[in-house]
Amino acid sequence: MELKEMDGSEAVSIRNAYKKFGRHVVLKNLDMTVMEGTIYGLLGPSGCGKTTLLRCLVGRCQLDSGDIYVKAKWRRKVGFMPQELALYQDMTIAEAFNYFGRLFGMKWGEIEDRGSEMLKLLDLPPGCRLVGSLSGGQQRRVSFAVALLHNPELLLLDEPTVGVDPILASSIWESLIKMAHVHHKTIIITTHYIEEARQANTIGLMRRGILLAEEPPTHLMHRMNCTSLEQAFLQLCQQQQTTDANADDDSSLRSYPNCSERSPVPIRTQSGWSSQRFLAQLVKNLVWNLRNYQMLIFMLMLPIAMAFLVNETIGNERFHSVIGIASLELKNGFASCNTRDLHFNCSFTNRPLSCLYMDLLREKSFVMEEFSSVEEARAAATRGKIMAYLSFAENYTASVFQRIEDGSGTTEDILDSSTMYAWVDMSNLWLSTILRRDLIYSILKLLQDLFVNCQASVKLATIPVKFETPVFGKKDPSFLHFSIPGLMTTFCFYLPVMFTTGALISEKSIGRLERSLIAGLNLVEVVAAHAVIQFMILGIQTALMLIVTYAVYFNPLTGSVTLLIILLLMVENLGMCYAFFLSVLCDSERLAAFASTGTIVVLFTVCGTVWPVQGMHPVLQYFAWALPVQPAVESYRAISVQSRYLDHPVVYKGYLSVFIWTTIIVLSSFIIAQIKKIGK
Ligand SMILES: Nc1ncnc2c1ncn2[C@@H]1O[C@H](COP(=O)(O)OP(=O)(O)OP(=O)(O)O)[C@@H](O)[C@H]1O
Repeated sequence: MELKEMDGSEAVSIRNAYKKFGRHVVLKNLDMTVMEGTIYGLLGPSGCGKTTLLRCLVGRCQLDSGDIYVKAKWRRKVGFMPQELALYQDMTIAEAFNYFGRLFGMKWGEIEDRGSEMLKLLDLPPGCRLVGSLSGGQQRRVSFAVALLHNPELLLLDEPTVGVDPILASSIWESLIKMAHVHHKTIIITTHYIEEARQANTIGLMRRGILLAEEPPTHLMHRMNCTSLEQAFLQLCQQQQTTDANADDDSSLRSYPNCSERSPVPIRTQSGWSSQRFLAQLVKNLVWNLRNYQMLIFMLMLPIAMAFLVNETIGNERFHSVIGIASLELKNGFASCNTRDLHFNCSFTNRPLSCLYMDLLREKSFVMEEFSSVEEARAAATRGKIMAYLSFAENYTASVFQRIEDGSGTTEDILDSSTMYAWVDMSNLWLSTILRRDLIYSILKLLQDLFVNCQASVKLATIPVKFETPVFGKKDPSFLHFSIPGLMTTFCFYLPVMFTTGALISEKSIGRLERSLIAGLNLVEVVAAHAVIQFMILGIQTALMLIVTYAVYFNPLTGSVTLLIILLLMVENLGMCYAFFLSVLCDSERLAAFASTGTIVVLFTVCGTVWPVQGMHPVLQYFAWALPVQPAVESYRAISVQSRYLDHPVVYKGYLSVFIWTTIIVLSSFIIAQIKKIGK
């Protein structure tokens, strides 16, 4: 329905307004008229739709049907005081004035003059006081001052007197009356306290989304033959109850109009992008970070701590595991290792070979414990005292020499007595794998030493495989070298997710973002201001992690550092965009925290940090290229240890994947923000 041309003295006019949330009808065919230079008291019980109506007026919520006319067409001509405080506790009063003043488009001088006026008018403490250090009443007055700061034509106050002492409430009403009658401002004020609205020029009594009456308070009391507004309201409610006895959501929905055409937003913002608003937001974020310097220090220290911890906890293969030795050739136990009375054909040793073998194991950090029998060692292993136990036959050393001399003619008995038997606790994959590897390599080393000393070819004691210089990487790679690409990339994704989600959701959940948006800020400016600071912090975090990983711990890095830094910054940008996505999607900090933690757990599992991607389920392997972060991990590995460049498919696929995911996430965030009307 087209709204007729308004009478010149009408500041606000609403016709046939309908609004529902889900199946809950909040506004039902509501009409409302507010004359210029008057105070309009919008009264009604909690939940009747007062705030929804004000939000529709400032364009934060759109009517499903009906028309709204607001004479003050621009946001800077409208002052809005929300029900919640919606102020930054870490700002001083003067900084709050500067921030909102700049969003309203005011000049510095104007802000200073109006700010001092507000401090006097509302009897506020000096501007250097932190908002968070003020009393509840003082904070509400600061909130009121912010709404008045830019001298708006239309003032919308959502319950300004709730929780305020009667003296302050009456001084607020005095100021309002002066503003309306002397300065010709139009004021719409919502309140639960029906009697205080006697001072308004017009009152609108609202119940269940309908205006029961709209007239001057004295007229209403006279018409209803009552001495108080409270009584008049009760009578009107009773009348509504009898005519509307069966009104419930279902019946309201049946008569609900077709919502194909929505009325345009009644108030507009000055321009798409404003450097002044962007800078105001940027300075506000900077001040917040500097005031919360403990948080800043934590953000910078966390990646260093993580990098140090990773290097100190992963990859070290000196486990100091205890190995039980049941060597029957050592008649006096380990003390027999000190005897040097053996004589063989070559001069290799005059000590038992089991002793030499134990020396080699000790070099690898293993600790030997002596047992007189295999049974005794087994009992200790079962009790968890030792990780493995080895047994050597009574004639072990002689049998080994015999076996070498006899070659293919060696008897079964000699083969058995020249074999070391090992029982290993296999319940811990890494410990047991490394132990078994070291047991094998140590016996090979023992035999090779023996062959060399006996003038035989060392090749005879070598398994017939020779590993030449590695194509890429080191000859003795550690698990850490494998994990670094996955760990670095997932950290760089997670850190911005954690910090950005927390910052944005907390702004959103206590109404501060909404208040700033109503003051004219738009979502692009919010994102840009946040991104500038985040990138500064992320840049430092990345540099610190790289320094610790490669300059302090000297992990292998053969490729281009520039390519690595660009890749990590792109991943951080992806993390930040994902955080924006979560903060528009989730309404509570808890939900966002669950979602971000859940994401990182999944990414950590599938991006090849704990196990190579080649070992994933074939279906997952097939789609691995489509997973976020995973191709970036492979790209990191290819750059850092294979010295590959952007012309290699593995490298460029990583960059491409991050770019595509960033685009998808940014677009999805803006679509969800549009649907949820977050940035409007
Ligand atoms: N975004 C939303 N999504 C779903 N329901 C909503 C939303 N906003 C408001 N409502 C519902 O609309 C109804 C009216 O809410 P509104 O905040 O407008 O009431 P109110 O009259 O301002 O109440 P109060 O005086 O307690 O602030 C309530 O039932 C509320 O739960």
